[in-house]
Amino acid sequence: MAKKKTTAKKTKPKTPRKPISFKLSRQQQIILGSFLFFLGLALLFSFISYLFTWKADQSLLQTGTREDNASNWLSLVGARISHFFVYKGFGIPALTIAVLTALTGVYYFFDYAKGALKKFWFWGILLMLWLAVFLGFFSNSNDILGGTVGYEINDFLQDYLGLTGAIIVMTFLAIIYLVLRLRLTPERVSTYFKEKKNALAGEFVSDATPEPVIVDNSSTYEAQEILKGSTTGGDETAFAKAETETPPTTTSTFEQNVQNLQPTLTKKTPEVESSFEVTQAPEEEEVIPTPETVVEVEVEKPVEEEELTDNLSSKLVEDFGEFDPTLELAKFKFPPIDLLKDYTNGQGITINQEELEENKNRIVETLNNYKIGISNIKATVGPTVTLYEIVPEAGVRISKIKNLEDDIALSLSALGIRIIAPIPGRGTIGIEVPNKNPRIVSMRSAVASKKFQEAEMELPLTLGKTISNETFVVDLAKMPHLLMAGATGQGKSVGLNAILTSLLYKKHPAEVKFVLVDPKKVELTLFNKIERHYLAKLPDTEEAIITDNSKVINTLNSMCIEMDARYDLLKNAMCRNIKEYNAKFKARKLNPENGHKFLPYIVLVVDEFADLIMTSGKEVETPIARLAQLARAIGIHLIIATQRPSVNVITGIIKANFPARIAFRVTSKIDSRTILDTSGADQLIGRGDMLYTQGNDVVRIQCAFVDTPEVERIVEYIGNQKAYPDAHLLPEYVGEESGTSLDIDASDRDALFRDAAEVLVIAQQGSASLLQRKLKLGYNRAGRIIDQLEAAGVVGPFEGSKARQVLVPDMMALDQLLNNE
Ligand SMILES: Nc1ncnc2c1ncn2[C@@H]1O[C@H](COP(=O)(O)OP(=O)(O)OP(=O)(O)O)[C@@H](O)[C@H]1O
Repeated sequence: MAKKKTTAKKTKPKTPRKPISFKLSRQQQIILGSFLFFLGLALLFSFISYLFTWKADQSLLQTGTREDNASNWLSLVGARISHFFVYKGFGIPALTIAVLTALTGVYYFFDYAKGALKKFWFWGILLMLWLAVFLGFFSNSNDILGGTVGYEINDFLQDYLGLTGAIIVMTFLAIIYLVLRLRLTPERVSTYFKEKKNALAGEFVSDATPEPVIVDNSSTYEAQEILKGSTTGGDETAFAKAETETPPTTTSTFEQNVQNLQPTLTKKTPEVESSFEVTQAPEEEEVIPTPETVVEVEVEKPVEEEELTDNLSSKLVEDFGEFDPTLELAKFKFPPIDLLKDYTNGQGITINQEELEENKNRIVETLNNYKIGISNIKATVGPTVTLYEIVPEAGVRISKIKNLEDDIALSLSALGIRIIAPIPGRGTIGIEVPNKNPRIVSMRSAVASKKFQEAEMELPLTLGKTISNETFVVDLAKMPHLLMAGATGQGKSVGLNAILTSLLYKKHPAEVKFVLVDPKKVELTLFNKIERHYLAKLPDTEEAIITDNSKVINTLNSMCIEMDARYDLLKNAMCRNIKEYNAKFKARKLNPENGHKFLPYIVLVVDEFADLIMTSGKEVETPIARLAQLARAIGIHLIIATQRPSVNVITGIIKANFPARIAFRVTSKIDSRTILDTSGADQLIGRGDMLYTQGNDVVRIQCAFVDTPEVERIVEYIGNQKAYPDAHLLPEYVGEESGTSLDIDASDRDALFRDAAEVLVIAQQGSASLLQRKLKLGYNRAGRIIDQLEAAGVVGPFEGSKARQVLVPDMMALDQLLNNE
């Protein structure tokens, strides 16, 4: 036992101090809960009985003794307390206090989250005050309707504003209450009544979903009506309800019915060979994390059975809780969604029925010209392109349709037609046709989507929306590296910003760090403002964002050192990857004394990779390839963007290690093949239209658009918050060229050479660690300066473990020495 105590004592100073907390134990909560509940109940009884007995007990209030029998149900105490709260206080509305007290008791007893309770108290007290003043209209000074407080405030209002003024003020306050507390708006009231009306009118509305609707040429009018109903007209709330209740892939009863009818319809109209379905992609539900919706979650600790093991880590966790990496910036607030602009003004996709019909007819016609019969066409309208899915008649060769790509493009007189033959897993052939009026997918809608908000991923990225208008969310940690290519002006920079923004909206500064390489110097410089929050840099460098190609080599090699160091840590901790390692560290199973620390993910973003390869070639390629091969397990992920996806830039070794690729529009089929291993990227329409592959399927996505001012607002918001003292420091890397020769040229001296000489002369001690401390240098730089000082004759030669001798006795001698050089 005694031994156990000493271990605990020894370790205490090493772990962070436990913050003082007033958290009650479960037992204390139950006791407090019961106390408050019964107190509330007692108050309720005494207040209620006071309403009937106050006159009878009046005489006992001042002079009553234990012999007197008060009529209040809680006798003399009840009468006195009630007199205070009801007569002197708030009249009948004082009952609110009793109810709120009892409710607080219930919350503590069952350990419910207390967030709602605070609201109950706040609004309850306001309501009580309002009611007291309101009842003051009807009470005299000596009755208990609104109590003394209610009466006096009412009297005060009437004295200054008159009866009419007082009524106006009270009505205004009531409206504020209804709008803020009950969220009542005229629209909601009218929607409520409309809903009621519709419910009475029948069940049609609740069945209507924006799911595929088969449109037969002969029944176009009907289908249009239905489409109108599901897009623009109709009850919005009912629409949204139907949308959330019916997953987009399930077939609605309505569609089934129509499908059953299909053969009959086709037979009826012999001049039309094919039926035509239109799918309006469902608008996704948005989850906007406004401050009100952030519900405090309090998790009740499961009651653990007592264990008799002397386990230090579980004891530490018991005493201090799990390690929280975010503690240093505990008050960090994620940027609110309002910083992003909504380019669509909340509107969904609008279907242009004419355009759909026209395109469908042309496709059918063109294929008919080549004797290709179609049994069915279905259209899915996406933000920028519409996918027409064709089921060809039996016996038609797929390659035949594929070869007609140019002919169909010609007949539709549209750019960017892409034929997917066949669509994997669907048994159909897809023809993607750009919409005449493409819609911008705003980053706001992508970030606010339920899919992204609820994504349980290590590094979630929302890239945009797919053709079926679903938000596309992927985990960078699973990719594990991303290659992006696209001709100039096709949306690469916007894509990079979308990726970085996604991470800023989901990850705390303690969890992820960026290393940004931007040879163009203008694209990523915005992120300078969050240097001390999210960026990582080499020690001794001024700017975290690397714009100089020569520095890139040092940074990449430094990341390789970091990678090796992380692998060592993982090996010592016997973990296979960073996730396991961090979980172990959080559970206090790894001792920080042994060099263990919480490891943030590091995301390296390189814009204009081609430029880098051209200037530095192998020097860059080797560390990049090493990182790409090995870094996935230890949480370093690379995102590389290039304008020129030629084979000498995206070499075989790089391609092999970047299975996830994004292609914006490129100029040639060859470029498309280089990046995606298939053509298609040359057929895109630009402005964020992209293809994404993670090794197998190619998905067409409209990249979310985030403009520079939006990114500026976000970094400004983050940059204005409390930050770490410095950017995350990467290990120092010394290039091969910097050896330790003694004939160092005076012009090559370090910028801090003179300062360093002064420090050593004043201290009369030639030690590198002194320089490190005084001038805040890294070890390597301090070592280099010492070598330079030796060459200049300021300090003596290396003497093993002893500090070097300082050869200059004072500052005057130093000045003389350096000036005479
Ligand atoms: N997702 C998008 N939605 C709508 N418009 C977009 C989108 N992405 C890009 N654009 C438009 O295209 C323009 C160019 O985009 P961006 O600057 O990202 O191109 P880029 O590929 O980075 O070009 P460069 O390689 O020359 O820097 C933007 O200013 C914007 O108007």
